[in-house]
Amino acid sequence: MLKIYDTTLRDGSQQEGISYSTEDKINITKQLDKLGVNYIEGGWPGSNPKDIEYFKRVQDLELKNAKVTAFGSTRRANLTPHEDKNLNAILDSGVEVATIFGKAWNLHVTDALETSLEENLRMVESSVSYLKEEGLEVHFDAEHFFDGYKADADYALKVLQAAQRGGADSLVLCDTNGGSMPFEIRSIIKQIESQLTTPLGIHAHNDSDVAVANSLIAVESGVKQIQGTLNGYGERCGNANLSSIIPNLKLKYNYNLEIDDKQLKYLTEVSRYASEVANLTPPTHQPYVGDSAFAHKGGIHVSAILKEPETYEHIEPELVGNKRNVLVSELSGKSNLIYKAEELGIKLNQETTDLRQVLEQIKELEHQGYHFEGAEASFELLIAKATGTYNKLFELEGVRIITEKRGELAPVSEATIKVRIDGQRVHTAAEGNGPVNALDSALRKALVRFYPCLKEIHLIDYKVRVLDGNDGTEAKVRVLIESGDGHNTWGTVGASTNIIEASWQALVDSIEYGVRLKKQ
Ligand SMILES: CC(=O)SCCNC(=O)CCNC(=O)[C@H](O)C(C)(C)COP(=O)(O)OP(=O)(O)OC[C@H]1O[C@@H](n2cnc3c(N)ncnc32)[C@H](O)[C@@H]1OP(=O)(O)O
Ligand SMILES: CC(=O)C(=O)O
Repeated sequence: MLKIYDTTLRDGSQQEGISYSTEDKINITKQLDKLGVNYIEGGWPGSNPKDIEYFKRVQDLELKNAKVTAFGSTRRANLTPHEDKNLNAILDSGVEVATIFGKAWNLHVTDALETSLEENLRMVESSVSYLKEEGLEVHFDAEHFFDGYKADADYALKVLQAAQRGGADSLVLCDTNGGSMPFEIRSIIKQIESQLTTPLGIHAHNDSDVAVANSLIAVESGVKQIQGTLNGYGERCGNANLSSIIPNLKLKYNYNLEIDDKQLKYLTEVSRYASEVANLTPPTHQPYVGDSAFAHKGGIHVSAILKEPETYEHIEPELVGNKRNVLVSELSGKSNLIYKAEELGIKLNQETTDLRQVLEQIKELEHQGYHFEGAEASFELLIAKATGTYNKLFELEGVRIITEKRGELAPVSEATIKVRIDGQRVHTAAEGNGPVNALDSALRKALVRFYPCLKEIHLIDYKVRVLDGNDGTEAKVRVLIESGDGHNTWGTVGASTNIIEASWQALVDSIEYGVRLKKQ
């Protein structure tokens, strides 16, 4: 049985930009336990008060699958382990499992620790045995093991043997600088494994973009514990990405993990949770768990997956809790339209709907600057128009917007609008902090009496992108609007050389879609 060791909360938090609160760490611990990893490295109690608090609070959790481990270093040179603050902080943290790292590269011993090679071996052995004597399960992270082995194989091996003599439960080979290649990992593990009796582990960093490959080849070479982080978070270029390693081990190698098929379906949710809590956008192109991992854009691909998903998907997305996504764009064929329409609950009758014409219209609109990938509501309205299920909410008679700037005061905008609804003429005006805001307010004011559900619909996001910057202020712009009603969100698009016109198109689509949704 392979053991999955997660260090998102310790090494993952060494990533630039990540700072989990204690509450975040507790919540991620629950998620990781749900996923079924074997170990959760919660932090370094000798480092900071947040981690000390975490280890206090985590004792109240009733974890079903994972053991929480506390991280730290070997004792300082020339101290006894009993005198070492860091080792005692691990004991005080109340954990049953500790992971301590020690130097396995002679350069680090002489230049970073500034001690002798012999003293480092004593530090490793005595630190491990101190924690073992206190009844802990102890994992030894051999920091820089592979670089150390390349510099002085005999010494790097002696470090592992010192940890083994101390009673370590596993010896974790670390590619700390992330510079090793898979062939080196395989070759070095093969050279050392027969000289050790303690189970081996791997802890790879991603500086050469091969941390996942290095972890897998280490498993092929016999290691039993795999360390990594959700989404590959970690110092510099990150750690080995468990969001890829776990499904690779289970689905490709068919290795025996304690994570069962049901738990594997939590992978996408747990991975995205770690991003949300870190306040980072979940990486869309991530294998297995990314939004784009099973997104199909090319018409040829969509046509084939409709017949047989295996043609363009290496696994069923549901196995890892992800889902297929079909995109509509200028690269679409009619298969994209059929799939997307069905997803939106519209059954397209190919005899009555001219799909070719809809497709050509989409391609022409994309050529003009529209972009339907992030504007599914505009796409649905387009289909509604093609299938005769579109209801126009109002006729525009005219709209005028004035923006006034006086001296150093903030500008004020005012929009007046005339529309016809059910034969009635409505004339309203509204102010806003900008022309689009004024336009939005005036249009809503005119319509809300006829469509009261508009009170619940609001703008969430408004994005403008200049499409051909070389044209300066004459450039064409694309406006993408995201709207919501508290339950659903939807995206709409407009494009024009006039930003107000582009905004108007996206606004009208947003309102028409929102009202349509409420009527369903
Ligand atoms: C490869 C890894 O990811 S290892 C983990 C790296 N993570 C972190 O460093 C995050 C947490 N770190 C911290 O909070 C702080 O660095 C602390 C509390 C651990 C230490 O802080 P300080 O005592 O102020 O020391 P500082 O960080 O400046 O230097 C590290 C010291 O640890 C020593 N050290 C480094 N590795 C080891 C080791 N394996 N065993 C013993 N001592 C070590 C260094 O030689 C240095 O000693 P010095 O102070 O005598 O020069
Ligand atoms: C221990 C650790 O985090 C490393 O060697 O990278």
